[in-house]
Amino acid sequence: MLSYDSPVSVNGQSSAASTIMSATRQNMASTPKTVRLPAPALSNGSLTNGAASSTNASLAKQHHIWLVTGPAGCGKSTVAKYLATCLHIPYIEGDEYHPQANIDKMSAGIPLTDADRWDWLTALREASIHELEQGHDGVVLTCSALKRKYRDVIRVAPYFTPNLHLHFIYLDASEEVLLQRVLARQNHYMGANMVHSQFDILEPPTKAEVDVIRVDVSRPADVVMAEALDNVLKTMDQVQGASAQK
Ligand SMILES: Nc1ncnc2c1ncn2[C@@H]1O[C@H](COP(=O)(O)OP(=O)(O)O)[C@@H](O)[C@H]1O
Ligand SMILES: O=C(O)[C@H](O)[C@@H](O)[C@H](O)[C@H](O)COP(=O)(O)O
Repeated sequence: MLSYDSPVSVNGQSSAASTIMSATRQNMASTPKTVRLPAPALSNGSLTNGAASSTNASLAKQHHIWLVTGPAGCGKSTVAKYLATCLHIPYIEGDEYHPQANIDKMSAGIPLTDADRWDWLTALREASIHELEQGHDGVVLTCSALKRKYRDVIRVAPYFTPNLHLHFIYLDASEEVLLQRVLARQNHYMGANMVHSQFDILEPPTKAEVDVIRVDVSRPADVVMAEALDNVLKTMDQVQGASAQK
């Protein structure tokens, strides 16, 4: 298991990402391994603004929300479970936060409206922050977040918490690919008839949305999961490096 907290490096490399990625590449297609991340030299663990002195603030532990996003069937749950297992952080399944009325609608093949989604999006944002307030350094969240304004709801999360970073992992594939996957999936309220409605309103992240990591999910799941993890680890290194320079 990867842990943000554990000060034991695997092979003496200085970078958390290079350490973990080398271990991960050797195990790309297999069950996630237990590997430990070097901890920051000093950390206050605080999510609050101003609790740290200016010196400590520059060395503060960084917290991350990894929001795995994309239309139904793109592999959000598959990728999110993998990341959460590897990083040893909690995983929030966005589907579980829908009110029953939303589930009933989707089960009946009726797409949700913006109004149906606002409270759900806010609840997901709050649930993510709640996990971090419990002492976790990161959390993985799944949410289709099909439109930019939905993503913007979650983007409020780090407004008042300078050591909190939100990253989207956008799982990108064609409607045809996702239709096949949803058709093959059993026991899910989201039927194949809903895939087209998701693509109808989908606003794929633009280049201007610089907090988005894009992963091509037309490839096999093990390749997709490994690439997602690589990207997460590189991003964590970049964030840690940038914060150390402040
Ligand atoms: N890269 C992939 N290649 C092939 N099948 C996949 C891939 N990723 C996920 N799947 C399968 O596709 C279906 C939908 O994946 P899931 O993770 O439930 O997507 P989502 O949570 O986005 O709806 C599942 O049956 C899953 O096992
Ligand atoms: O915004 C929406 O229309 C819904 O949230 C919808 O996206 C749903 O939650 C999931 O996409 C269905 O579940 P899967 O994504 O797991 O198929």
